[in-house]
Amino acid sequence: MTIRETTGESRLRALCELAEQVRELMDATTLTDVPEAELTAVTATLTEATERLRASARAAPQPFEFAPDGSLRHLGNAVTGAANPHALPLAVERDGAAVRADVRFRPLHEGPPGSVHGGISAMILDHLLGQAAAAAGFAGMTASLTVRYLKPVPYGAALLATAEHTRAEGRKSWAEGRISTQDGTTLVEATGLFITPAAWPARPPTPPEG
Ligand SMILES: CCCCCCCCCC(=O)SCCNC(=O)CCNC(=O)[C@H](O)C(C)(C)COP(=O)(O)OP(=O)(O)OC[C@H]1O[C@@H](n2cnc3c(N)ncnc32)[C@H](O)[C@@H]1OP(=O)(O)O
Repeated sequence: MTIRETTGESRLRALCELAEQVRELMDATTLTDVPEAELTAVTATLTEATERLRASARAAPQPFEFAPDGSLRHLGNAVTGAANPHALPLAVERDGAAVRADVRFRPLHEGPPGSVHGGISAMILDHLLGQAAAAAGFAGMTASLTVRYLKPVPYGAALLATAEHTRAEGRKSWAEGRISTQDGTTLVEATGLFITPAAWPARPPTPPEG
């Protein structure tokens, strides 16, 4: 039996393909060296494309939703959302209360010449630490994030980002994480405090430690 895909899923896939093309466009824009007349011509083409997309617009990006396989996804997220051109997008894998993601920054992310902007690294770590807290049952908002920049982060190289939940106290929980090279050299590390807002639904009770 063939199960037909919903129109919604098919459209979302098209939206993610558009977002990926926009990422390619951003990369190309960052690195292009074509003559001025070509820059002007491309700008005109993009202005027209932008107007076509604005012909019908939402008030906010794609929300949290359940995918057809039952998993929770947030396609509009600035770090992980495949429908958000700003996102790398990071594919976060969970292992208990730890999370990991392969990361490859692009020239687009340059801060100091030849390496990644510190705010971009902080954003990735903020998200990953938050997901580690959530994976441990303590989903919350970032209350504080302390980042230590140990070595410049290169773009273009295959890197690894990891994080784990470390402890919890009432609505507060802590996580730590790092961005490292494939051979295990830590480039940036961070610790974060995440607080579950009182208004959020109560989490299920956590088993006692020990
Ligand atoms: C499932 C998917 C997972 C996705 C992961 C996403 C990760 C990415 C996360 C983000 O980027 S979140 C966006 C950035 N963060 C924010 O916008 C947070 C803005 N701030 C707030 O919403 C509130 O200030 C916050 C929820 C953090 C705390 O508000 P509350 O009203 O709950 O705090 P309250 O005043 O009741 O204080 C509770 C406790 O936390 C402490 N606290 C509050 N804010 C703090 C702070 N900023 N730093 C340190 N401690 C803080 C406070 O002292 C107190 O400690 P005690 O219980 O020990 O007395």
